[in-house]
This record gives sequence, C-alpha cells and structure tokens, in this order.
Amino acid sequence: MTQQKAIATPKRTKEILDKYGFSFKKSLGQNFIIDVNILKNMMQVAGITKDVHTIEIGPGIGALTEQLAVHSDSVLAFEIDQRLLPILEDTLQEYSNIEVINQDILKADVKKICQDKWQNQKEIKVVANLPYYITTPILMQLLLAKLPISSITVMIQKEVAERMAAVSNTKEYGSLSIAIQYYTKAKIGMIVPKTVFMPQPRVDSSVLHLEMREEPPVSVINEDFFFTFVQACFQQRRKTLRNNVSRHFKESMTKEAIEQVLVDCHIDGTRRAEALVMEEFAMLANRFYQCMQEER
Ligand SMILES: C[S@@+](CC[C@H](N)C(=O)[O-])C[C@H]1O[C@@H](n2cnc3c(N)ncnc32)[C@H](O)[C@@H]1O
Repeated sequence: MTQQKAIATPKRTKEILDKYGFSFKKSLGQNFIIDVNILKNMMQVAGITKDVHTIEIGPGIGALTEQLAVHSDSVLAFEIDQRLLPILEDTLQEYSNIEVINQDILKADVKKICQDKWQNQKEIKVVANLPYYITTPILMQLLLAKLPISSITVMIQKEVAERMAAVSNTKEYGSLSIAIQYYTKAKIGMIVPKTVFMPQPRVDSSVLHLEMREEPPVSVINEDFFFTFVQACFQQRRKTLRNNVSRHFKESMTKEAIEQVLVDCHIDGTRRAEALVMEEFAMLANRFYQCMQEER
C-alpha cells in the first residue's frame, strides 16, 4: 500500500467525507486521524504482526482499520454510527480480513463475538482511537469482561492517559491509576498533537499501551470493596488518609477501630492517599474488610 493511497491523509479523508456528504457527530466523539505515520507508530507500540487478531472500537471511515488489515491477521471492528457502514464498505473494499459490526461497544457481547469468530489460538489485541467521551467506561468494560486479549493500545486524551499510567506521589495519581494498573501494566507510547485529527479536538492525545496482567499485582479479598475503598481515600485529595477513611467508615466503625486498623497496617494516618502504593491500599482494604465482616 502506498502512502498516497492510505485513507489517513487530509486529502483522501476530505474526498471521502465530501463523496458521502458526511457530517461529524460531536456527541459520538468523531475525530478522524489524518496522518498515516501516527497509525504506523501505533502498530509498533501495539506490537501488531500477522500472528495477531485485532479488535478495533470505532473505525470511523477506516483509517486505522486499514492499517490493522495490512499489519494483522484479521480485524473485528465495532462501529455505533450506521451512516459509516456504506462508507467503510467502500473505503475498505480491497481487504477481505475485516468484519465491521454495527453495535455500541458498551452493549456488545465482545467475549462471545470473539470466541465465535476466532476459535483459534492466535493472540488477540485491541487497538483503537477511542471516542473520548466514553474512554473510561470502554476500558473498564474491556478489563472487567476478562476477554482473551493480551493488550490494549488506545489513542485517548493526554491527561486521561497520564492519570491511567501515573505512579504514586504525582498529582495525576488516583483511583483511576489503581483501577487500570490492577489489571494491566500501563505505559504511554507517544504523545500526539491535536493537528493530526479532523476535526481537531480541543486537547492533545496520547497513545496508551496496556499489557494485560495474568494475575493482579496485589491480593485483594473483595475487589468491589477494594476499589470503593481506594476511591474513598482519594475523595478529598488535600486531606489526610485518616480524614478520608474516617469519613468513609463513620457509619460502620468507631474512631478507635479505624485507628487500630491504621496501626495494625503500620500506615501513618497523616499521609495523603497519593503517597500510598497499591500494596498499601490492598493491605488496608483487606484489614477494613475483615473488620466489617467480624462486626456482622
Ligand atoms: C475518535 S473516532 C475514531 C475514528 C477512526 N478510528 C480514526 O482513527 O480515524 C471514534 C469512533 O468511535 C465511534 N463510536 C462512538 N461511540 C461508540 C460506541 N459506543 N461504540 C462503537 N463505536 C463508537 C464513532 O462513531 C467514531 O467512528
């Protein structure tokens, strides 16, 4: 495939949009990539080869889909906007290894669709330029669905990528960092200026690469309790851990019992949540969980 032929150029994109009289829907996060080099870099960050099947979320007019068709074995793409289906049929007509499914990714049974399509053995990777208005719900759904995927590589808003990949003692670190890093090893692959999109979004983007973990890095008794606890610890970032935890458990535990948990776990209550690493959150959440069970 030659550079001129790629969908992801300003000229070709404009031609396709004009041909179909397509108008962007802001409400669906439609910002299409018009720089093929960015997409090729994404292939590298994601480690796409012919030994890999790929899932794309939101193919748009097919700019990234085309690269996935060229570089991977086969592509399954979920697109919510029906108006894009005839356009994709046209732009991707020369590829026989792409299946477009007209479904909302948040409602699709991705696991079953994957299993039905690819009974075989090959590694499956997710690669997408996500609709930014639902970045976190999409990623959390993919992670919780326990799909047979090895990695997720997504273009998302730069600030959100930084929060997802953040480590302790930074201002970006929070409950989202813990949720993402509980399931994956997160790394920012590259920063992407807003000028490579049509129309241009208000913000810059980053490519975030998430390598699925086989096992979470910490042992947690109850995952729902753990994630709710971590959120509570970050509720008021400037306040101490003691303050946030006391507020969270004020209906269910005495002040003394809360203090005892901090002592048992050797955690100084004057620290702030952003100073705690995941192991410390897990230790505290497990101990609080046990206390609540004993109370019953
Ligand atoms: C940022 S654009 C990316 C388009 C294309 N992949 C590209 O890189 O140029 C996001 C795409 O996701 C689609 N989309 C939005 N919400 C969706 C949803 N809930 N399920 C599936 N696709 C969705 C939009 O219609 C749009 O095509």
